[in-house]
Amino acid sequence: MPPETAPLLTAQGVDAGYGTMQVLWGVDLEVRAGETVLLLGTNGAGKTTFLKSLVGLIEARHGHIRLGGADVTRMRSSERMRLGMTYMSELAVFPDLSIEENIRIGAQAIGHPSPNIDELYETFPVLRDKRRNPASSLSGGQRKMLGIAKALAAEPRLLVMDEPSAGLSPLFVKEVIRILSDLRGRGLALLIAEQNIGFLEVATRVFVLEGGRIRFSGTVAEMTDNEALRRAYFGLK
Ligand SMILES: Nc1ncnc2c1ncn2[C@@H]1O[C@H](COP(=O)(O)OP(=O)(O)OP(=O)(O)O)[C@@H](O)[C@H]1O
Repeated sequence: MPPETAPLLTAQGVDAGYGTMQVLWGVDLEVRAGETVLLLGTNGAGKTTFLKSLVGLIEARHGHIRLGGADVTRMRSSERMRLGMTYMSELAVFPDLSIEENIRIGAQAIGHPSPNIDELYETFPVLRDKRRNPASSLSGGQRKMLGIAKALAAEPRLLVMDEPSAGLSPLFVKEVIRILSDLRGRGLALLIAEQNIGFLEVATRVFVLEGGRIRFSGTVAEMTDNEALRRAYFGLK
């Protein structure tokens, strides 16, 4: 397969869970370079569990995860980050540290001594104005921006995001979608777990997870053509 079409990330037959409870059952998913993949699923479908197994916060019990050609299934989270996969979760920000310190920590995660903070401030001007303030002084939406900026400081090839819309007003959700669309335009691959179908706007491909299994994968157009999914996710007949 030529390098430009080879997947950046491949998950094959991933099983994962907690203690005796199995949550994921043979999950397959691919993200190609520069692609924006949306992982949809209702509460408890296993989205967070799957993202955590991809980035190495929990171990896949079976199956394989490959990143840029390397088998990372048994690698630590920090090694996967060095290979270009960064995870942004709800807990991404340290509230007691300043905004700039948070961004620098994002870069240190890959041993990068001098992140291009000015470029990040161009994308998130609100963070420049408040750069010396503690992260706890930011609003929920601004904190989300900081979480994204901190993740980007690690200069990922693939940014994995868990529910970036959680807790945000519709206006801020639109702003996050605008920023993600801008990042996509710059060639960054994105994998976004969401329940908010507004994110279909930026998606090139969609996977739907239900009960820990992939129920659908295809383009946005294919998803909207599927009557059962249309009913489940758009509330349409
Ligand atoms: N740390 C944990 N220990 C035990 N069970 C867990 C743990 N985290 C999640 N689970 C269970 O695993 C299942 C999948 O949860 P998960 O958080 O992956 O789903 P999700 O699709 O991300 O849901 P949501 O959209 O509500 O965040 C649920 O039944 C949940 O109760």
